[in-house]
Amino acid sequence: MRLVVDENLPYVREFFGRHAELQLMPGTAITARDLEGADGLLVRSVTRVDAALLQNNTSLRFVGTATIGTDHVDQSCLAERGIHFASAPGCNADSVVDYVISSLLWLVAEQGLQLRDQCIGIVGVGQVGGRLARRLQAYGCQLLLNDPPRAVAGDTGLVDLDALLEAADIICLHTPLTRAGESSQPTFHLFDEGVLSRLAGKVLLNAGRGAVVDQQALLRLLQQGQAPALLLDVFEGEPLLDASLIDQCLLATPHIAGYSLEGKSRGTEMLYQAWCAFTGQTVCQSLPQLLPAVAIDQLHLDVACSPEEACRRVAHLCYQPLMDGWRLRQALKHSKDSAAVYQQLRKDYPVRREFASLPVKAASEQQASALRALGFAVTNEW
Ligand SMILES: NC(=O)c1ccc[n+]([C@@H]2O[C@H](COP(=O)([O-])OP(=O)(O)OC[C@H]3O[C@@H](n4cnc5c(N)ncnc54)[C@H](O)[C@@H]3O)[C@@H](O)[C@H]2O)c1
Ligand SMILES: O=C(O)[C@H](O)[C@H](O)COP(=O)(O)O
Repeated sequence: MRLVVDENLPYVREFFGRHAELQLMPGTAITARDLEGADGLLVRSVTRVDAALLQNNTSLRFVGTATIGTDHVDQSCLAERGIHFASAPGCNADSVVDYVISSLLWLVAEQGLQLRDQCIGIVGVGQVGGRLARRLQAYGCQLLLNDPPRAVAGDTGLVDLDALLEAADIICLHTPLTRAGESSQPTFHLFDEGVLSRLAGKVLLNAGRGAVVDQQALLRLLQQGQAPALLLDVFEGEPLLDASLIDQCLLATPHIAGYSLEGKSRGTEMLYQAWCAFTGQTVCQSLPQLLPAVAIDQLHLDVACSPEEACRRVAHLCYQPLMDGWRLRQALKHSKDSAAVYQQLRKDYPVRREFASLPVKAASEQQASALRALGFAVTNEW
């Protein structure tokens, strides 16, 4: 059996090597020709899987994407051709939540505020938004949650978008990208000029998909000084980036919120499990056997800092999003080819581990409970 695989899937040889012949290549370079005679295709979000890619292919039986988002895959086209499809729901959700918490702890400290005192609106309360809500709620933040599809399905504790926009200090976007015809609540340009113009003085963080925000409208509002403060991990039109937008963000990163080692590797593992189930093979590899030990064995905190200070220090030791923002700005200063910059930074992304991988010993019960709430592996007995 032959699988065509995006080379940016960690541990793909370890998982699939003994089950199939692998043809590794850059995800952006995969063509219909490469798929001739292949049994399976494993991609990330940068490969558009549609009628043009599948053309007259008669050999493909399985397509998998090692990502949460599936907007790059034409699933009805796969279904029409009887090709099995698998994605990796939730694989990097904790990585995105770590990214959001680390970014917000930085932001509020810059503003002389406390995260605990903020009212945070979460739009899209699925794997990412739901886990973010659980951590922030345990930490003590006031939350407003918006998710119309879940409201229709009977979930409680949700508010409408108007109420959220009105009251939240910080708005975090975690919806999929859907268009009219695909969903009764499409998210394409959900944050259009009308919505964005209500956000002046607030903070907007988008770690969902770029086109949920109307980027041209956002640029117009920035010009008028009427835009929210921006923390953006995703952009409309990726891989192309608008350097002027990036310059005006408090934090801009090249779609790496989900790029923890655990998050990316879980995506490969989930596809491996789906492939084994599809082909009737036995699962004989698992991620804990492959992941390296964390570089820090145990972190001991000093007694003399507040719970929020402790959380900020530990979060930024584990992962500092400002470094990703700095790398993007530096690279764009030296190159006009924003797509190449975007692709290179993501390809060479440094190893980053999730909060939960870091054992921390707190100096007080208050520190311990704050750290635990935000997702760290606290080793104290309290
Ligand atoms: N930046 C990154 O690195 C990164 C990483 C992972 C996922 N993502 C993106 O984040 C999205 C969400 O991930 P997830 O794992 O939480 O997905 P999910 O499917 O578990 O949850 C998405 C939630 O959004 C809700 N939703 C749909 N339409 C909505 C609307 N119009 N308004 C409000 N809510 C709406 C859904 O009902 C669902 O509860 C993914 O689809 C992906 O595009 C980005
Ligand atoms: O949807 C996802 O899982 C994320 O957006 C993921 O991090 C995208 O990474 P990519 O496939 O673009 O490497």
